[in-house]
Amino acid sequence: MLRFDVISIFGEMFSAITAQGISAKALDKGLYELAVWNPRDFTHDRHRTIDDRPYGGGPGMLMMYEPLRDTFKAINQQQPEQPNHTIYLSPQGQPLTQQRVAELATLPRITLLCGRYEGVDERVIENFVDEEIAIGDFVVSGGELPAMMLMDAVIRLQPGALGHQDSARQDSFSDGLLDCPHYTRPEVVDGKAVPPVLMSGNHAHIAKWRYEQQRQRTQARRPDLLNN
Ligand SMILES: Nc1nonc1C(=O)N1CCN(Cc2ccccn2)CC1
Repeated sequence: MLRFDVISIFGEMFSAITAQGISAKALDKGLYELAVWNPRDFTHDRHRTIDDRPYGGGPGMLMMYEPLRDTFKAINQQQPEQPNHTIYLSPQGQPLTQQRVAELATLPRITLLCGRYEGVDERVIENFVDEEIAIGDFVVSGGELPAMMLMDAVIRLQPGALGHQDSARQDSFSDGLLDCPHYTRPEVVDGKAVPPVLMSGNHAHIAKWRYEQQRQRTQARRPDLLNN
């Protein structure tokens, strides 16, 4: 079973994936397990300090090294026989792709470091992080939502996570093309009709039309994807 260890000072946020939807059902089915670790539990001062000002000056605060080091040590004492892969979510990371998600989905264990403030002491990354990943070229308030997006994408690929219907659809994405248009009842609404081919019952024609739509959309909206 896939195990996630998450380091975050806002662990309650992760109910967003454990309480509802495919990721909640997958948890209930035992397709993955999740442990959230708060670095504040690895501090020794009265104020449970985990951040401090940056050397050299500059705005904001950084997450300090020692509470994170001690959190990693506690995590790695769990199931030491299981190889662990530690990912730091940050704008400085490699952009996440479905191909990378598929590779991550084969790992038995993933640790996710969720930064807050202006990031973490660089020595944490040097000593404990295997891979930095960005979910996009924009900045959010912390690593928790990026971590949940990565986890959701990985969980969906666990065998048994998607019903047959969805998993078939999942395959249509794995060909690296954008999705085709989709329609449902009514057949005509506000003067707009469903493309006749979809009403034809001719499955070969429908499959051909859908693939052609995927290629046209990808060419028009994301030609960069066609070079892969
Ligand atoms: N884009 C993203 N893809 O993954 N994470 C993000 C993202 O925006 N964030 C917000 C800032 N956090 C803290 C931080 C600040 C500066 C340098 C490093 N870390 C990390 C997570």
